Amino acid sequence: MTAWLAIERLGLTENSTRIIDDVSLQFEAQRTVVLGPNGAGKSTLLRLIHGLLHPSSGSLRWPQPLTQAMVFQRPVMLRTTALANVIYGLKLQGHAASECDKRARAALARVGLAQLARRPARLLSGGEQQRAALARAWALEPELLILDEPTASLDPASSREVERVINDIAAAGTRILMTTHNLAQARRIAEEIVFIDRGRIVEQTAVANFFTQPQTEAAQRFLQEEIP
Ligand SMILES: Nc1ncnc2c1ncn2[C@@H]1O[C@H](COP(=O)(O)OP(=O)(O)OP(=O)(O)O)[C@@H](O)[C@H]1O
Repeated sequence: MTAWLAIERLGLTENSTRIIDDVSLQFEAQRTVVLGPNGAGKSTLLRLIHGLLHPSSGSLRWPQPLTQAMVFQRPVMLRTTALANVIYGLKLQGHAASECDKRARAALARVGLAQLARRPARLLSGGEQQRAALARAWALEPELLILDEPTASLDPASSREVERVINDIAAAGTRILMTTHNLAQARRIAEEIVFIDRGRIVEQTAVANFFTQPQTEAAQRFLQEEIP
């Protein structure tokens, strides 16, 4: 497999704190989940990859530039309908109005929100808003979807619905890079786990091996603490 992203000696320092510390990584898997304790630097790493933050040192090398979308823990919905929220992103991409409408409706249908397309987005439940955010991202047909704790504020049933949508997006061919504190979810979604602690990459392992035979003491400790 060839890497779709190679990170070399990436660093980010803010107020003289080293948040990302000399990170080198090759991303080859289609579905990667970044795990690690609170404050490890997971969100920061994802933001650097998405280009929302600029590194203090090191580089990100994309052998082929990939179109990307990012979904956050709490979606920011515009004060309009769910449909108009999805159309907005498509319009920015320069599609004709009729094409925007068609693609937005199809995306909402794929996440199970066809019936709620005309509902003001901010009146949707948390789980529905997150699915609307996924529809908004999916409609753009990104080659890489980055998700930062997409189910952290949701109840178990809504979490599973969002997870189903993430799996559908992956099955349609989009690369997935996400963080979660839900280890069962990480196990269901990931092909590969990147384990990060204090801004450093500790382990990058195929999912089955990570949960059964973590290579490092830090990962073993993390799993012991997180799994009841
Ligand atoms: N702009 C900033 N200035 C200073 N420190 C920051 C800044 N942004 C993040 N940090 C710190 O960097 C560390 C990593 O933060 P980050 O949000 O990436 O961690 P995380 O692994 O996503 O954590 P969590 O699981 O709690 O969401 C934290 O200690 C955070 O307080």
